Amino acid sequence: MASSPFTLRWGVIATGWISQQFVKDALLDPATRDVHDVRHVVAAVGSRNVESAKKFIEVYAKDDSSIKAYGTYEEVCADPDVDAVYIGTPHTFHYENARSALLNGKHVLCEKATTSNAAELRDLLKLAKEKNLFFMEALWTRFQPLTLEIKRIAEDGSLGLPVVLHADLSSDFDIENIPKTHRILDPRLGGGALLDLGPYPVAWAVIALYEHPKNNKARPTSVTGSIVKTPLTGVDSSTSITLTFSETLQAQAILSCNILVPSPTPAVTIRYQGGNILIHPPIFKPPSFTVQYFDKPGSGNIVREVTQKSNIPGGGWHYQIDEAVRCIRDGRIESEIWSHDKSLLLMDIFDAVRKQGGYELPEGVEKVR
Ligand SMILES: NC(=O)C1=CN([C@@H]2O[C@H](COP(=O)(O)OP(=O)(O)OC[C@H]3O[C@@H](n4cnc5c(N)ncnc54)[C@H](OP(=O)(O)O)[C@@H]3O)[C@@H](O)[C@H]2O)C=CC1
Ligand SMILES: O=C1OC[C@@H](O)[C@H](O)[C@H]1O
Repeated sequence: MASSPFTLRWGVIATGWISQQFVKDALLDPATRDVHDVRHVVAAVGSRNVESAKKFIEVYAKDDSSIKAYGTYEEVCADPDVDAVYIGTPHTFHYENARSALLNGKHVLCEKATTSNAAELRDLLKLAKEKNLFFMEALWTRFQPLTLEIKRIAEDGSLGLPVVLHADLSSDFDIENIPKTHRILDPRLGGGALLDLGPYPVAWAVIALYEHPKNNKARPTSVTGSIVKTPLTGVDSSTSITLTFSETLQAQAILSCNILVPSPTPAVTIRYQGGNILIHPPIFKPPSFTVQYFDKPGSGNIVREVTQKSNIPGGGWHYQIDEAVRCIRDGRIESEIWSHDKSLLLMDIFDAVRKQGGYELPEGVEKVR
């Protein structure tokens, strides 16, 4: 007889959009995705306003009376019935929320961008190691079955080595008509395209280039960035990044994100010696991808095209939640799939691009520098 699933008790910090998606997916029956070894329980929800926490439980957790509603985030972190904390606040609060969770002995799954800067993340990772606690950035795209399939094809040798990757994530946030206090516009909340949308194009560069077996996790040899700032609040409305991998691969990633217009189709193109992989938007949860094979390396003459579509239950965030729980069950402090070095690479890239683009967060926002 199969053993019973390992059950983890989550505490949820914040009741905004992404926390709602997190709870819906965490409470989805794992059997719908053929998962039988782990199970998720929501033990507590914290909001700046206890009424929001109660309403959240009513709407997203069937008003389950066993779930505690708190009017502060600190109470979630201190609750002895919570094993791990999920952080769904705006980027610039992640550091203090994650630190509070770790100091209270809780494992952490933290939304992207993990922190305001790389120094904050290094500080958190040091603390997690000292306390032997699990910490992971919620880079959900990396765990989706379609991504795993793209990675399998990209590394099976049939396309040869990667040469150039283009990736974009953009969306019209109607910035002229939303409040300047909206998290996408407010510099105190780390507003702008880079920290909100940038993690995804950079993640595709990590998946296809940084993780490529020939690259073997060599960091890019150069990172260049350029920023257009909106006069509305000074956050970046449009950003481009070039990453060069010349130590092991001879490859480049050309990445972009903006908060003005939608992404093109395909939104990721990975060009190999022997063909292309085209990934359709949105790149955080691609609905499909197409592989084009050339008759011979470098010819550009497409002789075969294969398209695969995604068909997953729920919202697709549950795959990363399952991974976090498996790691915690197995006593690991990081996931091998989206490991600490990758989150750090992202934050180092964002720091470099913000510096080159002249986008400074307001005084006091970065808690560690
Ligand atoms: N992985 C993914 O697919 C996605 C990830 N994200 C990430 O999640 C985070 C939150 O985004 P999202 O849920 O869309 O944002 P929302 O604005 O919908 O929610 C953020 C929540 O954070 C809390 N909060 C605490 N302090 C503040 C503050 N000063 N201003 C505003 N909210 C505050 C609030 O919860 P309360 O009132 O309960 O305290 C609020 O509801 C971001 O870091 C973003 O990058 C966002 C969307 C998708
Ligand atoms: O993670 C995200 O993915 C979808 C976007 O619309 C959102 O702003 C971002 O935070």
